[in-house]
Amino acid sequence: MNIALIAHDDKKSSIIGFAIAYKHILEKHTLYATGTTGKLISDETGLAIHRFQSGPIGGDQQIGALIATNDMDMVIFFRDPLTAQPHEPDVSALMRLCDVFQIPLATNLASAELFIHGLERGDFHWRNVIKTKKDREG
Ligand SMILES: O=C(CO)COP(=O)(O)O
Repeated sequence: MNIALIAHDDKKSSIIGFAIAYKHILEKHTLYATGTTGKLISDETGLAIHRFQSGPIGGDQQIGALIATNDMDMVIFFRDPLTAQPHEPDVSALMRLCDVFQIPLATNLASAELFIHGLERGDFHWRNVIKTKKDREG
């Protein structure tokens, strides 16, 4: 599965803790992240992560582009609901695309915990079915 990890600044320590706790699950998947989140997680965990630009300069949009081609299977985005973001339109666009393409989106630790356990259990296998169908139909 292709999984995007993103966190606003106030949530970075939280996503690092999440990645440390679930490294044994995350390492079985292909990980993507916005620039700073990806650097911090890979520094702390050693996980291999494809890093895009930092969020405020286009990283959210780069991840959105993968969602738009149905190539992203899950987005874990620890948002900071209490701080205004200069790139709020990009954040909204990313979440909107998740809804357009039915991509599982967890926006906080509590839902991310459910996602990661579901991932381990195989609850997201339907994504492989959809992608296989897309590959067949071109
Ligand atoms: O701003 C972000 C998401 O909107 C996250 O970007 P960074 O991971 O580069 O801090």
